[in-house]
Parts: sequence; structure tokens; C-alpha cells
Amino acid sequence: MLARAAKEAVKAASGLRAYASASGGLPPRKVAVLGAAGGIGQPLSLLMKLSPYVSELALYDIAGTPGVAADVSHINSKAAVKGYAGEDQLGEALKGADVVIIPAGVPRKPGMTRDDLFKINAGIVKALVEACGKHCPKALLNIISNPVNSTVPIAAETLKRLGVYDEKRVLGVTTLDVVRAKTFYAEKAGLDVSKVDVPVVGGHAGVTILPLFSQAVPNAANKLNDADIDALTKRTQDGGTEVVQAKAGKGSATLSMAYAGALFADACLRGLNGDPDVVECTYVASTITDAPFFSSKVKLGKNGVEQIFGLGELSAYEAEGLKALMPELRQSIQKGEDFALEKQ
Ligand SMILES: NC(=O)C1=CN([C@@H]2O[C@H](COP(=O)(O)OP(=O)(O)OC[C@H]3O[C@@H](n4cnc5c(N)ncnc54)[C@H](O)[C@@H]3O)[C@@H](O)[C@H]2O)C=CC1
Ligand SMILES: O=C([O-])CC(=O)C(=O)O
Repeated sequence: MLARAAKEAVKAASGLRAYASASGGLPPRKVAVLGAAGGIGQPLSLLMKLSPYVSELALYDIAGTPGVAADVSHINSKAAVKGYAGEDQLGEALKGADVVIIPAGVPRKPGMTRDDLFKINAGIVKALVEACGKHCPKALLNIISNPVNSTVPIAAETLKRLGVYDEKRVLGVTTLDVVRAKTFYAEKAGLDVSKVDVPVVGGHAGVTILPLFSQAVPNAANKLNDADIDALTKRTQDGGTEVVQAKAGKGSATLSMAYAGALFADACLRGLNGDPDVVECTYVASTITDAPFFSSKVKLGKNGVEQIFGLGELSAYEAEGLKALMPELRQSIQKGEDFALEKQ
């Protein structure tokens, strides 16, 4: 049993990474992680060190990165690793970056919403994105810091002000919602999780997270009733809170987020490298609803977002969910934009 599980895990890992052996012929790519000494930052740095798509890995935080970088750099994979600590080293960390992953900021404690993090994280994201606009304006930004529904609009406004905004290059990371939806759906329907896909649209907070189980592959409608779908939807929406409560004051999801962040960053890198079939859900500037930012399936290419796919056919339950999420999503976007404009 254990041997089989171990074999499956190795297969999954090699499918994800193909490790260094697949890296021949790939163009050199620099990835910077901002907040690299944190709960997400450390395992994410480890996973990006294992990525065959990364040749240079810059690990930045306000402190602690020399240690993380020294540790991760001993792994015998391709990427050259360097640690950067403190604001005066931020420019150097960003220079030449193709992808910048931003998990910098404070996490939730039990009883808090993601929006409760706005007060601290809005300023952190704004300052870091400003530096990106100055030092690597062409990089794809992967924004993990919460509240994502507001931090992505903050990033957009900040870059607009610097005159370097490209809406194809600012991406909010909602991959963990997809990862959770796949896991919960496969478990409930008794499916092989490695063969499951579930689009998740909307935003990244509570009811704004809308999994589209009616479009899940494979379709398990004959195995799941309306109550099951309702329970799966709520569990996906509350996935972050489930972890926050289980950690009981010691933060929020870090390991599953690092996994999801690495999947998404690899997808961005594959797109940059010209892989023609890279489709992921991500929270971006969008016109598919009347909210100026929205998460949906997106094709990633040489310049970031190449195509934004529509929502497809929704079940009546999902259509209700969509209607219900719009006011909160719009409000969070407005709050982010107001903040960025106020702080000019
Ligand atoms: N998008 C998503 O799906 C998810 C987002 N998150 C969010 O990710 C963020 C980070 O979470 P954790 O890693 O658990 O927190 P953490 O507190 O363990 O780590 C955050 C790191 O950011 C660093 N930091 C703070 N200010 C900084 C600055 N100005 N420049 C560079 N680094 C700075 C800290 O020194 C720390 O090392 C939180 O806002 C959390 O809510 C967490 C899970 C999922
Ligand atoms: O719930 C949180 O605060 C962290 C997060 O965004 C998630 O785990 O989805």
C-alpha cells in the first residue's frame, strides 16, 4: 500500500517537474520570490529551485533570506540561487526577472477575514510592485498576498501611475482554490484526482470563490446530488478558513499554497517559453463580467495573458453564486483602487 502511494507520489512529482533532465534547451529564466523567508516563501523557494524552467532564483525578504538562500542553494538542480535582504537589495533582486512571485505580507488568524489583512498588506504590495515597475517592468507578477481581490487592483493602479502597466502581466494567484476543488471533488466522487479538473472563477475570498462543478472533468453528475455540490462549493470557499482554524493562530495555508504557487509560476514560465497549451484559472483585468478584475480560465503565452475564456454554461446554482459574489468583488476592487490612488 505504502509502496504504491510512494510510487504515485514520485510519478506525480516527476510529471510536475520532470526535474533537471527536461531542462535541456529551455531559455534562461530568472524568478524572484518576494517574502521568501515566510511560511509560503520557504517551501515555494524550494519548489522553484526544483523547477526545470528556472535558471536564476532571487530570494528576497526584509530579513532571513541569506539563510534560506544558502540552504536551498545546496540542492543539486539547475537554478543559481541568491538571497537578498532589506530594501536596498530589492532592485538587484528584481533586475532581469521574468516572473516575480509575491507572497509577502501578514497571514490571517482565526476570526479574521482576508479583508482584515488589507491595512498591512496593501502598503506592502504597493511598495513591492512599485519596485517591480522600476526594476523589471516586463516581468509577469504572480500576486499571492491577501486580500488578492484588492491587492491585484492595487498592483494595477500602481503600475499605471508609473506608466508601465500591462494588464497581461499582472496575475492574482487563485490556483489553490482550483487545487482544493479538485481534491474535494475527486474524494467525494471517488475519482482519480490526477485526472480531475475543476474550473474556479470569481475572486479569492469566501463567496467570491466560485467552483464550477457542472464543468468538472470527468463529469460525476450521476454520483453527486445537489446537496453534495452545495457542500463541495462551501468547502472550497472555506478551504482557507479550514486551515486557519486548524493552525489555531499559527497562520494560514503555506505548504499547499507553495505547491499551488509553484504550479502557477511554472505555467507562466511555460507560457513565456512558447508552450502553446497553457491554460490556468487566474484573477486578472477582465471584461467577461462587469467587474474590472475577475478570475477565469486564461491562456498564458509569451507576453502573459494571451486569451481570457468566458464562463461557459453555468448551472442554476452557479448562476446564483455568480450573482451573489459580484457586489463583494466589486467593493474589494474599488477599495484596492481607492487605496492606490489615495497613496499617490
Ligand atoms: N493567494 C492565496 O491563495 C493565498 C495567499 N496567502 C497570503 O500570503 C501571504 C503570506 O502568507 P505566509 O507566508 O503564511 O506569511 P508569513 O508571515 O509566514 O510570511 C510572510 C513573509 O513576508 C515578509 N514580508 C513582510 N513585509 C515584506 C516586505 N515589505 N517585503 C518583503 N517581504 C516582506 C515577512 O518578513 C515574511 O517572511 C499572506 O498575505 C496570506 O494571506 C496565503 C495562502 C493562500
Ligand atoms: O485563507 C487564508 O487566509 C489564506 C488563503 O488565501 C487561502 O488559504 O486560500
